[in-house]
Amino acid sequence: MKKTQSPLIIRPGQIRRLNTNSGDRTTRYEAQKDCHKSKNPALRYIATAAKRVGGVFSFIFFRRKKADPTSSRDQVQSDTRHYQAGESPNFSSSRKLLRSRRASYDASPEVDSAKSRNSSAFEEICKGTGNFSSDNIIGEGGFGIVYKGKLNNGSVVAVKRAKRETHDQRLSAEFKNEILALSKIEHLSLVRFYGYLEHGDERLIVVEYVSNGTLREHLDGTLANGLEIGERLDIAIDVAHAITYLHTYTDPPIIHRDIKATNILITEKLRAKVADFGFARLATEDPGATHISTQIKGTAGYLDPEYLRTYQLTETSDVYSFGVLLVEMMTGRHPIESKRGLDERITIRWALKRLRDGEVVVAMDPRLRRSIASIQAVERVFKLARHCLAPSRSSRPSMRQCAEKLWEIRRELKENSTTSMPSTPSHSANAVERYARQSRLNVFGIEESDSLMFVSA
Ligand SMILES: Nc1ncnc2c1ncn2[C@@H]1O[C@H](COP(=O)(O)OP(=O)(O)OP(=O)(O)O)[C@@H](O)[C@H]1O
Repeated sequence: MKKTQSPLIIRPGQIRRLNTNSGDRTTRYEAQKDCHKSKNPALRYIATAAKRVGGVFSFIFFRRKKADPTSSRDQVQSDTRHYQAGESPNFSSSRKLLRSRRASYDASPEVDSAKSRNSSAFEEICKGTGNFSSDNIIGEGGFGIVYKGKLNNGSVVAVKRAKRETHDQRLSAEFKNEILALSKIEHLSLVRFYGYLEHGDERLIVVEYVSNGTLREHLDGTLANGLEIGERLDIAIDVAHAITYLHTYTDPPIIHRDIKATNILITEKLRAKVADFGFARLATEDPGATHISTQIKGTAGYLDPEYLRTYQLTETSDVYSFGVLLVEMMTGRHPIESKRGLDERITIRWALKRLRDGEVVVAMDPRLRRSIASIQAVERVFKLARHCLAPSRSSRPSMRQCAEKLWEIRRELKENSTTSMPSTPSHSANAVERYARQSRLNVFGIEESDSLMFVSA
């Protein structure tokens, strides 16, 4: 089991609310100006702020040993300090703990030094991102803009800055969900959480920076030249391990709820780290309960139809999304291809029909090299995906079983690759059709020479 660190809880000071009630540019500018102002010593800022009414300052920061951004797979021991403002409406499970720790900590002399750290952390983030300079923007999602930055200890980080319009109560709770979920995890294939800062209307999440883009970008070939089948399997294994960890080893279990290719970040070594717990929700702590009821969250194309129908969320909803992801990784297509004909629009339907008809090679990503070994691997992954996508939740495998199956497929691919002949490219669409006709009978009953082809995009 994961070893959890006890957080230190500090009651927040109340601070001046920035003039940031709207989401316009002026508001942003005010907030940025404040970055400069807060170069003042932290305590001065907090002390002034505490006298005023309005905004809430909240900061959760996980002090870790200096992280080496190049060796992100190292286990990091965390000297966790946790500063939390007010009650967290969604965190009923942690409330008792928070309250008792707060009571014993409120009057502590450590409060002053912690406040000092809070403020200097904001300053650190401002400095590390060049005051949220547009040069440091690395992406944008539903939550807001993402900046690349550097902490004082040298760690390269991604700073997610919430959009103004997301600052209503509902999204604020969602934001806190992300924090709580992130703060509980520590796994090599999960994006590491460094801290959270709430400053007036500013909400920032600081996570490990993962340098090599998203899985979707790699599948699209916008970064590098796409991924080979073995690399795709390694990535799928990493994702399966990460989700297994969330489902099995965190307490209470975490259901990710938004597994998709843009949430899989890729390292320089082409391994995966699962990101974005904005939609994550802690699973029920009641061991007797089999599901939690909740609002529908997630991304179109990846959503478990059972979850959509019943509003009941279980780990098997992640398994379903993982099935969609597997098909996406093997076909290279988006889960929904709105520009294609009706029969190809929903990628999982199209791909699983190809599987049924013995035409796996037709559904294979055109970028993938064709060989007996690779076609066999894709077929086996499709079969696993079909299992994950089973309409009945009870028929779906666990994420651990998915990981084991993928290991097996990876091992066989390696063994078969060493025994089969090298692939040669063919860009002929006729060749694909010819192959498809043959493979319809039996995809593995083909002559070795028939299997040696590429298909152009
Ligand atoms: N930890 C990170 N390291 C490097 N780049 C990141 C990191 N997190 C996010 N990004 C970049 O920022 C982009 C936006 O990320 P974000 O998580 O905000 O949204 P998303 O997952 O793409 O979309 P949505 O908000 O709809 O889920 C990502 O596509 C990625 O390019």
